[in-house]
Amino acid sequence: MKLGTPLSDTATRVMLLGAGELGKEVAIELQRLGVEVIAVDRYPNAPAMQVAHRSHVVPMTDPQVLNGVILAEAPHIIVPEIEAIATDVLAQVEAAGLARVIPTARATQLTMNREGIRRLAAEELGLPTSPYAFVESAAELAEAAQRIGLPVFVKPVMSSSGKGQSMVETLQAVDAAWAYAQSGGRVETARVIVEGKIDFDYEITLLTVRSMRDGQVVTDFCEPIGHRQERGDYVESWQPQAMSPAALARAQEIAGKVTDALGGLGVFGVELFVEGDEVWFSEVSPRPHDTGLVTLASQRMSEFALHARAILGLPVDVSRRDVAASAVIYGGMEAAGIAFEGVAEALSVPTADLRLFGKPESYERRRMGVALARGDDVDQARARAREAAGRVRPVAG
Ligand SMILES: Nc1ncnc2c1ncn2[C@@H]1O[C@H](COP(=O)(O)OP(=O)(O)OP(=O)(O)O)[C@@H](O)[C@H]1O
Ligand SMILES: NCC(=O)N[C@@H]1O[C@H](COP(=O)([O-])[O-])[C@@H](O)[C@H]1O
Ligand SMILES: [Mg+2]
Repeated sequence: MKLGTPLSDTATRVMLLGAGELGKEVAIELQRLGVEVIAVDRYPNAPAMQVAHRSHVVPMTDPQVLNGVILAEAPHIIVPEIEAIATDVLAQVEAAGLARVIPTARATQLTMNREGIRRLAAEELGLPTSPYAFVESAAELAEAAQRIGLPVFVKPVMSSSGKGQSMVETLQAVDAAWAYAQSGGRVETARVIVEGKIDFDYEITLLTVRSMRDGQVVTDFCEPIGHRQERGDYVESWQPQAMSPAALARAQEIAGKVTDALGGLGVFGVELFVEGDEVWFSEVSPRPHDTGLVTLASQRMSEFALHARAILGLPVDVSRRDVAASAVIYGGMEAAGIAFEGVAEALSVPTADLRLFGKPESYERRRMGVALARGDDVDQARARAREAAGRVRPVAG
């Protein structure tokens, strides 16, 4: 693939649909290759907008508005960065040959809704998953929870980062879980997935990259990333996660099947639960994954560099260089234009590095930054990343 000069007739234009912290790093990697970057999101001054050539603030779930922005900018490549997009528009754009959609329009349609990807994985591909049901009322939820067996996880079919998600341990908690799911989705829909709880030893993200090598699409697996979640949102991650050879082989087999079925080029974050040598598929992001922020410190090419290269048809190297960890920095308050104290102290932790995303508004549980650190082993890297994150103190501006 030929790369042009940004802001000229030869420009290679990439449009990011979603301009959060993950898109910001992808935008930086694209900028380094001289790609013209257009960032789109629902609010102004989103992280990736701050490093893009241009940006647009639009409701990306509105098909007409989204179509209008795409036609006006005529990007060569469209890179969905969040789930909440009018994906039918992407399918039309792809079918008309107007732009390439990453990884494919169908993949974004299947993964924007938990029902699409779950039915593909469990029913078409026959992969092991938690037992599940889709329900549309509190009464149906109670019935499904009893049938599957408590505890169950309840999630809006369209949501991410744990929004609207809760674990139901008693039937008394069903109504609250239903109400919470209704409030937390990224898109208006009453549909909810109910999942039986998998008692895993640990969970991983297996970053899986589909890229071009010698004219062929090849699949590479990054080393497994371990992570810890609270309330459905990741709080720390590390690479590598130690796994038995059998579990790793199974994880790669499952990730290979899912990503082959989704197709296209780019990074996928395949989320898996592991108990002993047994592996369950949970879900997949057809894009870089939040837990993969650790690769900014651990790999020769971060997941963002890998995504940028892969989508441009360029070769990738998924090798790990260091043992590293990431720890999330939350806003801890509702305020606009917050400030961060303790940055020097945080960066005094050996090997520590920071990403402060520059989100214009903070909420209590909004991810505003991340601390990264390396170590001789995972325990040391985790301790350092946690220490560095803890030293950063968000304060009202
Ligand atoms: N069926 C389950 N059994 C056990 N744990 C689960 C189950 N479903 C979810 N969890 C826990 O909750 C976490 C978040 O779930 P999930 O990945 O489905 O939510 P999400 O909103 O898509 O989050 P993200 O967008 O950050 O990936 C999982 O990583 C896991 O720790
Ligand atoms: N698990 C998916 C994920 O982490 N997505 C990342 O969070 C942003 C939204 O953050 P916000 O809710 O703070 O606007 C998204 O734009 C993406 O970068
Ligand atoms: Mg997840």
